[in-house]
Amino acid sequence: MKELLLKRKGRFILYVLACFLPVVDTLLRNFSFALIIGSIEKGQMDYFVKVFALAIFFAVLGILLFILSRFMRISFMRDTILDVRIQAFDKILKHSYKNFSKKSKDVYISNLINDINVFEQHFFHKLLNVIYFGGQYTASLIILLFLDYKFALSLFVVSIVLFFFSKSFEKKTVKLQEEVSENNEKFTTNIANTFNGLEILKLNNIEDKFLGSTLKAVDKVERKKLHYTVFTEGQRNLTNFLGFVIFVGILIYSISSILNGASFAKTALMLQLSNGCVWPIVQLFPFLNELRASNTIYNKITKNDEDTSSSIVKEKNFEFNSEIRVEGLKFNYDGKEIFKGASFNIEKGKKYLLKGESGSGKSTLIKLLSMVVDDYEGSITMDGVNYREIKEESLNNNVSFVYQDVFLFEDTIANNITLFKDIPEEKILKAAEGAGLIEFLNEKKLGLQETLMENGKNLSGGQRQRISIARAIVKNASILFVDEGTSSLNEELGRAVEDTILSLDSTVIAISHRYYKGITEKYDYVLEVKNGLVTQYKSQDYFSMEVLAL
Ligand SMILES: Nc1ncnc2c1ncn2[C@@H]1O[C@H](COP(=O)(O)OP(=O)(O)OP(=O)(O)O)[C@@H](O)[C@H]1O
Repeated sequence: MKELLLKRKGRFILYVLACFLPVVDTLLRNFSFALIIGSIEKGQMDYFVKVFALAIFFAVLGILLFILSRFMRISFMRDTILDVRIQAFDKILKHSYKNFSKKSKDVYISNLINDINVFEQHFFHKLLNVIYFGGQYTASLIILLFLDYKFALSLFVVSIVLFFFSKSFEKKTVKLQEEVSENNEKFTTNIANTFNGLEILKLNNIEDKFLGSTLKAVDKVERKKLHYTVFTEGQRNLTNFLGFVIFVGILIYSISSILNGASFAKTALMLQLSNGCVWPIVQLFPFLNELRASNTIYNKITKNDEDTSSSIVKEKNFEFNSEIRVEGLKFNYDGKEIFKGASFNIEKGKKYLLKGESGSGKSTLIKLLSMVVDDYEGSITMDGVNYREIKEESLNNNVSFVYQDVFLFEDTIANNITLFKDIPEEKILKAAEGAGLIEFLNEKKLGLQETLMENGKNLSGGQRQRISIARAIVKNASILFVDEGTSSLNEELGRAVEDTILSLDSTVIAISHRYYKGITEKYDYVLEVKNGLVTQYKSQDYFSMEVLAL
């Protein structure tokens, strides 16, 4: 938080000064009041008129100071909030894919929308109040020190007691604010799930069931917000009550001072200044707790929380000229064993088909080989280099993926193939040709420059898959991972796409439940995943075995 505020040091100082201007206004009003009481005590009309004129001047000055304060604060607040938005967005984009995929994307959306809005609405309001009340307290206490130092010191001691009293609420305030944030995340995920599955909900007439669970999530968020508000307001009311008790004490002290001969004007000024000490300090502490809660939210949405505890430094570049060797691979999801010592090799340029029952670990194996998960035991080496030492960015530059669901951008076909990289049109066309997209492009008036609709709504399943294959070709991907790349296509399209994949120079590691006679046999090897182990077969052997088994 400090770095954020001090990023624009000069403007932050200006902001703090701006928060002090209302303190000057309050002090001027205190003096006006004391002077008016003094003039009444004096009983001279001339003096009273002068004092009254001065009080009006101070009142007008106060309004001007308020307007000036607002102008001085506004641009700093706007730019700082913008920084928070950029930092929060940047944090998400900088996540490695592995860490990004640990949470639902809706949680990130909630952080970007709900948490930033909460921060935006609360942070500067609290900061302004903390500076204003802190300033008023300090200024009043210093003046009181000159007027009656014993009295000022006693007030100081009382404020320290109040500080520790208020501090006891800090943890709970921070925790409640975190709970509001967590429930906002759950609510956003719930809403997103409902919308994602709206088609199926409607077709099966089960919207009401989901409406019920959404309403429950809304109820929970609202309850948490209420809990937070009741707690912070309760805290404020309790400290206000203590403030009232202290003020009664001050009032008794003031009356006894007047009875002992102190002037009305001085007593009025001291009373006003004590007021300026007690009430601000009473207000300040709850605000301070809420400011800390805002700080926690700021850290949550902007600070990098990736686990960097691994002692292995990733400094090697991806270089794949010969083979990937997997030895004694063990992996589990929260104790559920998926691999228990699998060993096999992947040769450069060969095509591998992963086979195995549903849930046997085929997709997990692709995740391990593409570094999406790396908390495995055993060893994976690429041309002798430990996989864990290879920079993720370097690997990502050399591999490509074809999934059942292809994400397409609302942009030109060219940008969807190059993924926004600067690649000559000639090369893009060659990739499109390799992926069997030429016929599709010829139908488009603008060819490669034709814009796709949101997530390629205007494309068929086969066309979408071909675009993802064109991505792999244009990237010159050394390894192509395919997870059910043809399962959503009809037989004819599936055959064509599979054939295209198998004709690439890349090493292919694919999962497919489909068997295309005359095409599937083109895989060099089958890796069968069974009982936590991987067995490698030459594809002809594997398929002849399957035929025999039938
Ligand atoms: N992120 C995860 N957290 C916990 N368990 C998981 C996770 N991903 C997969 N699993 C479990 O690990 C096992 C292997 O899953 P995986 O997706 O690798 O299987 P698969 O062979 O690809 O299955 P299918 O052919 O049905 O797609 C399954 O039992 C699955 O439930």
